Amino acid sequence: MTDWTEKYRPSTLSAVRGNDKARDALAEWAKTWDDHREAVVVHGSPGVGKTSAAHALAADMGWETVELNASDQRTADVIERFAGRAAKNATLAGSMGDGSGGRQLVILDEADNIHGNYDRGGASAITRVVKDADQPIVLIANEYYDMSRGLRNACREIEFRDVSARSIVPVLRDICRRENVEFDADALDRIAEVNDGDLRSAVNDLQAAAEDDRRLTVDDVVTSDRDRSLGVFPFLDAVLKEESAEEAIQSAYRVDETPDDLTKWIAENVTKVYEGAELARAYDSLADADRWLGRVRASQEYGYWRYATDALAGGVAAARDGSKGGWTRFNRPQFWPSSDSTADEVVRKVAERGGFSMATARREVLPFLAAMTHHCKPRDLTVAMVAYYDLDEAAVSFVTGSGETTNKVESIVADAQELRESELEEHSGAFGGGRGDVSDGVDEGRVLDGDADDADGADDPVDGDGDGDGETADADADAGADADADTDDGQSGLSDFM
Ligand SMILES: Nc1ncnc2c1ncn2[C@@H]1O[C@H](COP(=O)(O)OP(=O)(O)OP(=O)(O)O)[C@@H](O)[C@H]1O
Repeated sequence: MTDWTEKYRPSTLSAVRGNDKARDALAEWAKTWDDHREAVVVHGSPGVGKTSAAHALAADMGWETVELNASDQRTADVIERFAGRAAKNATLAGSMGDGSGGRQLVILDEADNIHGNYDRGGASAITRVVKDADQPIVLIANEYYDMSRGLRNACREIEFRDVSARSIVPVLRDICRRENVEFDADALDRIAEVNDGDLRSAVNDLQAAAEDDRRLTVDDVVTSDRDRSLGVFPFLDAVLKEESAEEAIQSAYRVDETPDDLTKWIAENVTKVYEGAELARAYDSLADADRWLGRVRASQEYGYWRYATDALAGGVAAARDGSKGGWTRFNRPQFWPSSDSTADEVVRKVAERGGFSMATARREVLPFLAAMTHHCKPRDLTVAMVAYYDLDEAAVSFVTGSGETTNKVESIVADAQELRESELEEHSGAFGGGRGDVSDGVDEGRVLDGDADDADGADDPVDGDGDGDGETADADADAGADADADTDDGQSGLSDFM
């Protein structure tokens, strides 16, 4: 099944809808690039066509493109390789005389995730490279103000606004015609309204509703709408203003966020809507949710998420006096301190190794790693994780909550290093799959199975002596491995939660 958002991705700027001014500004930026040689930041909400516009622009200009995604290591060196002098020469040599001027458009996705911490030279080095680039660079960001001030100042700014329902309808109509889908005009209006602002999700909804029967009525849209996932902002409106406790719980299950993150979203925004006694009651429910989340972290019993969801959605909705109206500017909660270089480094490694986007690594993978290796327990699992992601002491401390300089953390990093070396020799992954024996029943690709035998062979500080000297006798190691294998039994894999 072809994804319609890919099939109908605009191939020329004139097909990018709903942001005419921004589109013209981008074309103007490109045409005059030789005169100003500035980079440009294109920013706006997800699904409004930023990435498509950058590629379409390159096609219109006859430029080659190179895209550096968030999971690539985007250090100053790497950017320089594509945007510096060498890049220009290489490209010129390859495409002289083709009318493109030998240009290569460098597209830096998720530019709001470049803090520069994983580059030894820091953010200023990236800013300098962007400033002095010998090739045009488009930086793409959702949150313009999450970019460093230096980087913002070094670039021209173009904002892509949410695509209005009015501009979404013609795009949907065009796709229907090309797909031979008959449609009621009301059905397209409804899809456009529901997805106001986000063209990508409108196209996805159209495909979900129309692909099978090739005749689209309002009823199809209403039905498919029921299964849709809910954005976090409509969810906040639902819980804090409109819905009953029961409805709010159902809505919570439709949001693609963990209960941890939903709790943070509500805690961040509840004071904007509630006051007085209802606010106090809402905080009681949030505290309740937090206690359940603490139990999840301590016990790794994810069934408790249900109670956390009941409290954060049902409890908070029930705390409200009547329903509320009006529009509220909700704030995004702080998930990690953005200046924390350890957090950035861990997120980058998880994204790179796991093949996730930085956002997924931060919001969805890291909380699981943290919960599953809380205070470095189970130890084997922690060693396997550290080996897999190649983490240092600071990173282990950040993920597990254990003190960075403790013997425990140091010995885990040492064991992980040994595990990596032995796995390298065997040419197999350290973190799942590398072991011949899959008797613990977890055999999926990306699993946290702990690799108990190997990890324990290095030393066996079950009692926590933590000397990490790796001198333990084999007999001990085997005994420890058996014991640990029992402890690990039934340990779920990461993929079980995603
Ligand atoms: N303005 C638009 N005009 C036409 N199609 C669009 C537009 N915006 C989005 N689309 C459709 O949505 C898809 C995704 O758009 P795109 O990836 O360019 O969005 P984006 O703003 O870069 O999102 P993100 O920030 O999530 O990367 C496109 O392939 C296209 O099918």
